[in-house]
Amino acid sequence: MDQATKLMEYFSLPNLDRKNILPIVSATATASFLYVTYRILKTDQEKKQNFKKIPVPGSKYPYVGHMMSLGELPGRTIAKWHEELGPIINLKMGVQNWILVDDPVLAHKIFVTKGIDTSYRPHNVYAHDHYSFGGKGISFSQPDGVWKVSRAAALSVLAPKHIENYTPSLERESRDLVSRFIESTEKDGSVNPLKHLELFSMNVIITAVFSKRFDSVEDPDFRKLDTMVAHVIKNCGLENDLPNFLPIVSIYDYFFGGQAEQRDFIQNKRNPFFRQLIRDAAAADSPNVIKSLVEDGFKLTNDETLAITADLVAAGTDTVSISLQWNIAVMCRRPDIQKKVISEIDEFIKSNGRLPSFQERGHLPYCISVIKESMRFRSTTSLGLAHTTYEDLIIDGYMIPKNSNLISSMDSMHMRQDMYPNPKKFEPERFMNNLKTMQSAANGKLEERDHFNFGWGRRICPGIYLAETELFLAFVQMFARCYIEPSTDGLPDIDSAVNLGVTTAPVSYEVKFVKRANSLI
Ligand code: HEM
Repeated sequence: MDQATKLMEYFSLPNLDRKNILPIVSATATASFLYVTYRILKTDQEKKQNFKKIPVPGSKYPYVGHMMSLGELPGRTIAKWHEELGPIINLKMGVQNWILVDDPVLAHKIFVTKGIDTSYRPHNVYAHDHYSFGGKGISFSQPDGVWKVSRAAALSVLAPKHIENYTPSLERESRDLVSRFIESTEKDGSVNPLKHLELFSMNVIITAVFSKRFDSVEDPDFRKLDTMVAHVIKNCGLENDLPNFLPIVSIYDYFFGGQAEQRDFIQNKRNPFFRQLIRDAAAADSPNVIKSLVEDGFKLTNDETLAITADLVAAGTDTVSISLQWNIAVMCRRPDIQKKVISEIDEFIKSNGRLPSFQERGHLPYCISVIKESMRFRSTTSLGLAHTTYEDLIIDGYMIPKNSNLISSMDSMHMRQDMYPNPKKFEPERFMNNLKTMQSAANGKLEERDHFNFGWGRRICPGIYLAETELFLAFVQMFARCYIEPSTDGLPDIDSAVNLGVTTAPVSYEVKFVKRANSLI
């Protein structure tokens, strides 16, 4: 949604006489104006020193800065600004200062080399005040004691040895996903993969976390949880945090606007639902994260446990399903690539009489390259998750002021000609020399990174191994059993996109999953 429209939504005060609020608003506006003026003067002083200038794109307005210039797809607008202005740019978002980087070498220096100083999360009103009980859990806590324990807990339960316990469930979910695709195509002529993919990735994560799964996209509890995930993804989107950009918004927003709705949603819908899931999981017979947390000796309060599990569900559902949505859309347009993928999968089945496990992925280099290329070609998140720093930093001759939001411009980074020759072409072959798991590439040397979708440094995604196992198993299952063909509406549109907040999805589309007559399984 356009920033101007969002702003107007925040300003709607249905039951309040606007005359009463005017003096408060005016006082806040004056204070905010003085604060912004102070920030501008301070930045000017900094410029006088001999640091390299960080370019500021031209299209900014008083007080709101670039907020109105980001457009529907901020990642793409920012990519254009990088093209014009270089690898590092500076945006003013109301009172916030954003530093965006699209050069992996510079990003590595900021997020990894200076990781101790740059692993903080900027304050997001929804994420901090409502969603995470004031900064508990993993994704939005600060890198102190709480985060260390929560992250250690997540790394422990998402470690390969734990994920391998969930392999039967992962295989079952992939099989079910493709069966639903085929059945829906046979019944209705074509299918929109979106909800089926969300059910797939949600079932994987909630089986692991709570020993629970949903049978169908019609299940009311699936719909509830799906809405909860969409709520987080939307409200944690960087550019949706209006009260933090414009302090003027926050006063009455707290009582009447977006925050009142957010608080109510978290307290009265999300929390009771998750508390019940946690109670059921503790009593379940099968292994799950809730039980592992206790068995592995993590001493967490109820709120901490809830915050961690909410993070795992939110971070692990939409990201995986959107990566697969892009993958399917692209593959539908490339029957030539489908043929090569199918031939590689069939070769494996002929020799082994079954589909490969994730551990046997080395036998399918082309499939791995297609999955990686799909994530490069269309980034799952356009701007990752922002970091911040509490210190002024000098990196590569640039002076990065403290409290800036530090953001890696994923869309732009993945389209760099110097890293990915012919970046606008979908060319899986570019990854044939880098078949490492995404997890080891992401955690290894900069030169060996394949793509940057999982973020950086101490905050790098702890779910990479699970994510790539899911992507691999769903991918081989699809092409072992189907061809993907366009629906009567034509080919999926892969040039447009929809900004969902944190993630960027393709525009809704339908395709056909046509059962392969010569399938070997
Ligand atoms: C294709 C799938 C996925 C993508 C593209 C993705 C991407 C990301 C990104 C960009 C970050 C922020 C990193 C940073 O701050 O630099 C992140 C953090 C995180 N991810 Fe993932 N993720 C995926 C799947 C998963 C899965 C399956 C899980 C677990 C179930 C997960 C759990 C988390 C958590 C808990 C964090 C917060 C880490 C922290 O703040 O310390 N993610 N992810």
